[in-house]
Amino acid sequence: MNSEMKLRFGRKVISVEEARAELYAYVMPTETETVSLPKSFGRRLANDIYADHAVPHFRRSGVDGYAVRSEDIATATQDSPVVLRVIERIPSGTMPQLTIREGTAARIMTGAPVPDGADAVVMLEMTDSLQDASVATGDVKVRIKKNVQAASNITPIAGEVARGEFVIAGGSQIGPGDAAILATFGYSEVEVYRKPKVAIFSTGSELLQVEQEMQPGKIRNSNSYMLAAQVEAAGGSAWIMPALTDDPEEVEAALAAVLPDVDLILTSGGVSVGDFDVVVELFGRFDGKLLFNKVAMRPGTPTSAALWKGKLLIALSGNPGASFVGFELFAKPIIKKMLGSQCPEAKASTAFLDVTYDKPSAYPRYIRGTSRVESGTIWVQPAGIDKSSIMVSIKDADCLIWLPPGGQGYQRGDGVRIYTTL
Ligand SMILES: Nc1nc2c(c(=O)[nH]1)N[C@H]1C(S)=C(S)[C@@H](COP(=O)(O)OP(=O)(O)OC[C@H]3O[C@@H](n4cnc5c(N)ncnc54)[C@H](O)[C@@H]3O)O[C@H]1N2
Ligand code: MOO
Ligand SMILES: [Mg+2]
Repeated sequence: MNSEMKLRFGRKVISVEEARAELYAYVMPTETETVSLPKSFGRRLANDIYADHAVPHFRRSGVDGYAVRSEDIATATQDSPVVLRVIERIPSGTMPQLTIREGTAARIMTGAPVPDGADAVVMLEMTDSLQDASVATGDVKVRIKKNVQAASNITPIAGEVARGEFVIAGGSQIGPGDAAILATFGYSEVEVYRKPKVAIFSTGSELLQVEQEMQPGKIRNSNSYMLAAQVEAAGGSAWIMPALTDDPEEVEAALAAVLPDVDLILTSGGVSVGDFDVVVELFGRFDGKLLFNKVAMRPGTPTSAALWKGKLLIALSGNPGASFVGFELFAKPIIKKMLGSQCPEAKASTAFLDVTYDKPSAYPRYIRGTSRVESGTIWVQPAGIDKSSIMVSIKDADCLIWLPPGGQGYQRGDGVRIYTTL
């Protein structure tokens, strides 16, 4: 066997986990860049974020009402209210000027600082104003009709977060809650990881460009666009390259030319045992390091990967279903790791099979699945026909149904593991 035949037929199969570990060994986070806060949504934070002030940084009223000394109103009931003198009105955003002493209260708004001396706030609904309480001076009185415990309706200083506390981990994807925290601590600009640039090459002399007229025996290149959408969803920046014909020299030259400018190369097609499977030929002639060329999984068994001039190259099967699954299992976690993610792999949950699936497999299966939730339970079934050549049902997949190898197939109602792909 010459070296190319060895690659084509003499493949060593490794597990999905081993294949990922091979890839992870070469993943470096991208550099960071600074963007405005609104532009940071969905990006990944470059640094850990610590609170540079307490939240709240003043004793905060949780209601509109009256700041009081709880001991003054200990006996207050509907039938036997306690009357207090109102010495001040405290809108949110202003500091109280006076201290609450025995027999006095301050009218206070939600979110306003509680004045010194007060240890509780009584809701407005539990009071009656005896005069117009909008007059902050003079002999304004309030009738308190309910006693409240000390500390009621007051969030203490640092009740949410203490000064110096760790609040968001670097590598987190910036969601609505993170945006609120970043705004709270004054981050009008945010340091995030640069989006990894991912070049996408589809191979195959049968491929037409999207805008081309259909021709006998040809198909339009759909994988490049599917993969580009997956890259962008994972947080990367997709570079769709012109599709390559089954000419190994052309493929080698095109990939080598783009390598210096990208963080990752994805190819689709040409990894099986066919006469024109050019990516196999490339791996037989290039000066890079082949990491693996067969993975114990279906679909996508011939998925391969290499390290070439310091960059990772993931060669996905051309079958659309296998390309989609291979991306989710290998390329997506790599892109997320480049973005500093601490947990780059898809979230696993348990679901029940909605249909009988009686195709046992020598390798673990990752079936494109459609899930639904009924009374808090997740039910899954294959999205359309479960063949890796099927393209049209990928749009219905929101998870991968993992089925272990061997067995006699699976019955409706069997518990299975699923990995979320959305
Ligand atoms: N004798 C064997 N034949 C095959 C085997 C095998 O073990 N022995 N494995 C099968 C499996 S499994 C897969 S997966 C495919 C892998 O094929 P390749 O990665 O070499 O991909 P191609 O041959 O280039 O294409 C396969 C299929 O996908 C279509 N395709 C390719 N690129 C695109 C694209 N950009 N957009 C849309 N569709 C695309 C292509 O036209 C073919 O129909 O090999 C099996 N064969
Ligand atoms: O490895 Mo293939 O993707 O099963 O059809
Ligand atoms: Mg092929």
